[in-house]
Amino acid sequence: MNDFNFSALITPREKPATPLRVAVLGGGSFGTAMANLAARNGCETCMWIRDENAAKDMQQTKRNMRYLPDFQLEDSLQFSSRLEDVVPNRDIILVAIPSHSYRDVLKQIAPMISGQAIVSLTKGIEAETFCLMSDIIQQELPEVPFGVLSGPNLAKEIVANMPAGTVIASSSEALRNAVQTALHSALFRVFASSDVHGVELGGALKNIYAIAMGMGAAYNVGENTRSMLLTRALAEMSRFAVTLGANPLTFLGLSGVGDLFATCSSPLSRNYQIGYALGQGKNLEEAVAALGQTAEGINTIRQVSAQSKLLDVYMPITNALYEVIFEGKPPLGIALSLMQNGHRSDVEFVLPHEQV
Ligand SMILES: NC(=O)C1=CN([C@@H]2O[C@H](COP(=O)(O)OP(=O)(O)OC[C@H]3O[C@@H](n4cnc5c(N)ncnc54)[C@H](O)[C@@H]3O)[C@@H](O)[C@H]2O)C=CC1
Ligand SMILES: O=C(CO)COP(=O)(O)O
Repeated sequence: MNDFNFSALITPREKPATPLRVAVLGGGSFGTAMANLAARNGCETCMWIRDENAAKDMQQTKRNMRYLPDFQLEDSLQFSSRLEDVVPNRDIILVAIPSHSYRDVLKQIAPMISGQAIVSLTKGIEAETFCLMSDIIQQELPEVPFGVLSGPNLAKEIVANMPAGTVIASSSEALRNAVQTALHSALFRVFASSDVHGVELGGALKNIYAIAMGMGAAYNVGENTRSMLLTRALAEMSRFAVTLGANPLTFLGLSGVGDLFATCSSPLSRNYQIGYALGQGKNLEEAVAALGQTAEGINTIRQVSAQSKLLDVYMPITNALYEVIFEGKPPLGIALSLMQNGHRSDVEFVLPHEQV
């Protein structure tokens, strides 16, 4: 079978008369993928990479040798290790910093903010505070317009020009339009939403279930089992998000079922890879060390398991993973006890659990 060459669809765009000025903070795979799209769309785009040598090397070679070595990036894309060169005088700042360092980076840029909009690309939850990235933005940069971008967006597929879609969620229509102008193209469709927490929770929570699916793959489970796990994951994550005020219908969209499907099916997902390594008998430290990249799901399991108990939300899959990963319980015994749980409603927004 021939592969369809989607790269042939790319036609060079004329630089707009007043191009959007975009900053991308974080030099990992996803920040690079989005920066490359913005540069290709004619935006004046500069990435902040904290390591000076890496930034110099990327400026010279237009390649991200650590995270995406096989891909040549747009010639117009700029790189710097100095926040002062990257943040002031921008229209949009895309933040692709892992959740553990997100607040720290926002504190560093706070004195340089004067009218820029902030868009989070990060799919995680802050340890200890249980803040989502949009909460951190509001705490550290009050008054700044903000949004979150989330969807089935495996970075390597995007830089390989494979078509994809995503969601920009914000209460500001102007911000949503600006992000669509910066990133939307024939290869990357940017859909809009106003449910910021729903979109953000979809991206963060699915990492939990990607770990479960990776473990399932290591145990060679059947398609029926994968399907059940994926669908019950969707039930569990939407139940949790609705408790936090999200709209359950958001989970029918790209940032919900879309991202859940992509991440739970793809060995490109770092969370799936962690689950696979655990299923093969590696311990958590070995699995994380072998990955060498961000896998937000490990911290997310910890946070969501604790919150589900505090909020009294039924989260059997998350809590089962917590017991396996952090309490050393045997995976097969835990899987069996999940199967032995009592009768439940299929879709509890249709038939409430209490009526089963
Ligand atoms: N890679 C992917 O396919 C996607 C990733 N995401 C999300 O984007 C976020 C970032 O992920 P990736 O870029 O893939 O991670 P990555 O592991 O590829 O890179 C993380 C980057 O953040 C930098 N970094 C870490 N701590 C920092 C600090 N204190 N100050 C400055 N820079 C720091 C690292 O040096 C590295 O360049 C994560 O929350 C992830 O869930 C979202 C969609 C897709
Ligand atoms: O969020 C992602 C794809 O949408 C990437 O998932 P991983 O962080 O598991 O690689």
